[in-house]
Amino acid sequence: MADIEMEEDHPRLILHNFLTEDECKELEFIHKSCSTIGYRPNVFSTTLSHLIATNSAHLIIPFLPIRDRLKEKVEETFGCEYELVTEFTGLISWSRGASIGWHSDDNRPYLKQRDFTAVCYLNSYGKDFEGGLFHFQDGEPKTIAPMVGDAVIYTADGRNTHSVDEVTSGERLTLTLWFSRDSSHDEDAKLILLLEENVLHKSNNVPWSLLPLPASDNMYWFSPHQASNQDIGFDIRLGRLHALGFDVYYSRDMNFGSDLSELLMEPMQLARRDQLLDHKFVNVLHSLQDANLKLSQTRFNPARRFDYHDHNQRRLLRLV
Ligand SMILES: O=C(O)CCC(=O)C(=O)O
Ligand SMILES: [Fe+2]
Repeated sequence: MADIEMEEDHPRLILHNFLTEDECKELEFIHKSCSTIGYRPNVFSTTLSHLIATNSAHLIIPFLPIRDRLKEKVEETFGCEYELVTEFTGLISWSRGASIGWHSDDNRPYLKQRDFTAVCYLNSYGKDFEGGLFHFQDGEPKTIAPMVGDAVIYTADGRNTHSVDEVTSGERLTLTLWFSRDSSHDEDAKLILLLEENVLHKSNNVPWSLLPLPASDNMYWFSPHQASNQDIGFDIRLGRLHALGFDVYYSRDMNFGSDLSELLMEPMQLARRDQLLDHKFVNVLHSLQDANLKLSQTRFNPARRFDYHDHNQRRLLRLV
């Protein structure tokens, strides 16, 4: 998998095809559904704590095997088996105008616990975005063109000073992790505390206490070239439900001509192979949360176009 010998002065390694395209798509879906304003201009992020805080803790599940595989690889590569904890896991997207100058990842007093970095590329330079090349200041390799599934791992100290060129078009998406030898910086401890506060201690009497909060509407839309050529466009929440085998059903006539984002926040039910399922959901995100939980093993297929079917009393929203 590795294509270079590691230089002692600049301990780093590139791992080609570390993630499958399906894993990358699954993480991209989570990011499109859940991300929030990130740590730099034109950057959006989805951290595991953000997923818990927005009642989407179940979406942490796909991260876990990837995180463990990466930690093992970093430990094996840098000879520190069983010594590391994961300090941070997050999806980060860089849109046009985003960049970062020369830096090392432990370059602030409050970042000194970071020992190793892993960046996995979830989409590709030249296909999904332009610009956004990664450079190491010294040593080899010097420049990395992000390619879907590839990962780069390196020490977080001054031996691996690096930068990212400005993204000039499209969106560059990464899964970024930092690992620490200091077990007091284990992100799991913080996540479990958050889970306790946000999920386990919520009263069962409070209806919809686990309702996911919608992000801004444009987070759910595919860009025009990925969307259908139908007027109505393409919404990733519906795409996801469809990939899991569901259609969306409304118990009263809906005006499908109105704003789709508003429609998707209306109470609804799921239909499967023309069978209406009993459970009533508060909105489409709520149904998605449930469908994801039940079917978290189901593979994600890039979703197809959807269409309104008004033959069924204008109540069924179905993908075609
Ligand atoms: O996304 C990358 O390739 C690296 C990002 C980076 O340097 C950072 O987040 O510190
Ligand atoms: Fe960095």
